[in-house]
Amino acid sequence: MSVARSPRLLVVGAAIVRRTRLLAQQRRYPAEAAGRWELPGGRVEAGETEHEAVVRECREELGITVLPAQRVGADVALPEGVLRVYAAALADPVATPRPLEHRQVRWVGRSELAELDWLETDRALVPALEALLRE
Ligand SMILES: Nc1nc2c([nH]c(=O)n2[C@H]2C[C@H](O)[C@@H](COP(=O)(O)OP(=O)(O)OP(=O)(O)O)O2)c(=O)[nH]1
Repeated sequence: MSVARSPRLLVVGAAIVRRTRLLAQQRRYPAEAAGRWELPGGRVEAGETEHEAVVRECREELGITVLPAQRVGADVALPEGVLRVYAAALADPVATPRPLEHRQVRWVGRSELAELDWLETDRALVPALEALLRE
């Protein structure tokens, strides 16, 4: 019998939307993920809330401040935990996100979302991300 328990690893992702586009970033490591696209984010650290982790990761990875909001889609299973995505807006709407840890960042329109070479995990989120851009 399986027993529900809290995931060992909680990774938060940010679905940052500006007007009609979503920010995606391209990984440069590890080798098997290099060149593939993901959402900004990372592990929630001890003592911080999920929203705080979203804000911290976006500062570290993109040099921007975001305002996290509602959940997007369902949790997606990772090998050792889950990926949980929150919608987010730029605190400064004219700020320019910079790829401080990634190969590049890109603002993606709704019709381009499905074509992007997402990490396997993130592909499951594409319908929810499309819906977010429709709102
Ligand atoms: N940030 C992020 N991680 C994702 C996504 N999809 C996905 O499978 N992951 C996985 C990759 C990693 O196994 C894990 C967290 O990756 P990470 O590299 O961003 O986390 P981190 O900053 O806390 O860790 P690290 O780079 O210091 O190793 O979640 C996504 O959209 N965004």
